[in-house]
Amino acid sequence: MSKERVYLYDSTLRDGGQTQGVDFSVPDKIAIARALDRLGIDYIEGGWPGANPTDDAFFGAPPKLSRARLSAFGMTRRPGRSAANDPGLMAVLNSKAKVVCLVGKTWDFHVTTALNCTLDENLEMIADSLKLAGERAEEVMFDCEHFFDGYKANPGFALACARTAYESGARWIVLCDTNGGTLPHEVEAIVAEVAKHVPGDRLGIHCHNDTENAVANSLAAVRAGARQIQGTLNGLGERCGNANLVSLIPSLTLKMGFDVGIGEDGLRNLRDVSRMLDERLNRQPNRQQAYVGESAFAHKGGLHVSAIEKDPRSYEHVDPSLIGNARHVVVSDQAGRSNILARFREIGLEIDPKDPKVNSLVETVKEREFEGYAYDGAEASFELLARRMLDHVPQFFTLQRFRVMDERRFNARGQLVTEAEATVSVAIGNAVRYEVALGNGPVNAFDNALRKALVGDYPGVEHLQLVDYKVRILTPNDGTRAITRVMIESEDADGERWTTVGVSPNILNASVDALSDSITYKLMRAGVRPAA
Ligand SMILES: CC(=O)SCCNC(=O)CCNC(=O)[C@H](O)C(C)(C)COP(=O)(O)OP(=O)(O)OC[C@H]1O[C@@H](n2cnc3c(N)ncnc32)[C@H](O)[C@@H]1OP(=O)(O)O
Ligand SMILES: CC(=O)C(=O)O
Repeated sequence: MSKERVYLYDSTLRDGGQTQGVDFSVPDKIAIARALDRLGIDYIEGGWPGANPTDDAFFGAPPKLSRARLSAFGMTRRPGRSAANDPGLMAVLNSKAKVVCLVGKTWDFHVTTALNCTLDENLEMIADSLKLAGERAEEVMFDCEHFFDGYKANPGFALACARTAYESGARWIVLCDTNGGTLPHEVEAIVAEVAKHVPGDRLGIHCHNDTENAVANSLAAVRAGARQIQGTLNGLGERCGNANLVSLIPSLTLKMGFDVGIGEDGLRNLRDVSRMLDERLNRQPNRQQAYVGESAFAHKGGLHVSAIEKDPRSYEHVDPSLIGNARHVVVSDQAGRSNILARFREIGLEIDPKDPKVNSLVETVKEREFEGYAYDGAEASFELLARRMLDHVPQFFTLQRFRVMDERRFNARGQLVTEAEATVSVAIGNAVRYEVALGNGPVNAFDNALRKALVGDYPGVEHLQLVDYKVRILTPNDGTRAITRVMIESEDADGERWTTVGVSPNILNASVDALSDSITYKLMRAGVRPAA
């Protein structure tokens, strides 16, 4: 039996562009639209023609899409003028987009307060605008703004707006929880009522996430009969965001048995598409993002790992590979032998499970975590620790000594200047290198001096970049004597990333340990031979 279809409407480029801190360029929009098209999304809302030069440029030369339909967003005509004489509406209709989505008021309070017109005129604005849009575009839809608040306040008027849109030719009547305050049981009940007046296969849902329920509300609407879902990649959107399509898609397909048109290949692409958006926005991916996050199938508790070793279904709600993700075992003070052994397999370290060194490594990890190390976030440092205890890590260099001078002064123009100078003495094979370097702070100066000392023997260190540097005070009651933990994330020229950790009452010393681990890890992974 064929599966029932739910249509996906992506609003990343429109509502997602209303996210604070997000400012798409035209190339961003084009790249995201192409990725959504490859994923198999039915509709891509490109923006609002006439609202800003970026959206005009995008619609002026839209990307060629092979599967998705490009939609132009806009609003109904303003009160007191005809649709054909409304420049805002005409800019949307002149965009030549084949699909047009118009938003209109459906909450009586908004009509009288924001539009300052009568309820009847609002119904005429909806009818006139949609009819004109129907003459210009192949497909027209209507976003019922504030539908759920409107329905609670005046169900007759909210329904009249939805019916007017339906009778004026809208293919989809999309019920919007614009303020995001409606809960799933309310959405399900209200959509079921609306489906008595507008057929369910003409109803869509557009939810905001102000109570963290946008995904649940969208699923509730589908349960009540709606067959189009509007959402965004990674839940971007105004205020707290929109329904996250990256979470909705697997739930609709894997758990509710719907066909959303993207097939198994699309589903396996989901994680990559989610990452692509983070890359474009220069954002760290959310580790805990449902289905696609790095931690979504990461197992930390010893009991969990012991059971997933026997059967992954014991602690996984779906097979991670279905959405392009992977199982991952982390090591920490919550770990038992199973975590350590599973991690060894992941990093390709062979060891007899009965080897007493396994137990001593578990103990060492627990002791070091008690001192402040955090190996669940610093897997490169864990690998070095494990290999040092069980196997072998080449001694690429030995940091014999370093000194850092940190200066803060006012220059001749009276401007505040901070500068640091580091000297390092490093043994490499039989040679000792002594280098001096400047930096804008002590860690930067040390990093520059160490790399200067190493680069002759190990040219690869030049391409190593620090992409994140986090300091955490572990004993805050000790004031400036507190123990600090430094976590450093590094990246090489191929884009591979790894994290290392250092702990010390001296913040510079903690940074030096994390940095040294980072360089050693990179050289070891690259199979570099230690200089003689
Ligand atoms: C629920 C949503 O998220 S809808 C999408 C919201 N997105 C955006 O607003 C982003 C793009 N918007 C814009 O660039 C601008 O707001 C524009 C170009 C659309 C309009 O700009 P301006 O003409 O300067 O108007 P401004 O934004 O100040 O106010 C909106 C006007 O539209 C009216 N309006 C609001 N909704 C509707 C509607 N559905 N139909 C007709 N008029 C409407 C408001 O009453 C207000 O009219 P007023 O100026 O007479 O008070
Ligand atoms: C249309 C829209 O973005 C909303 O009502 O939330």
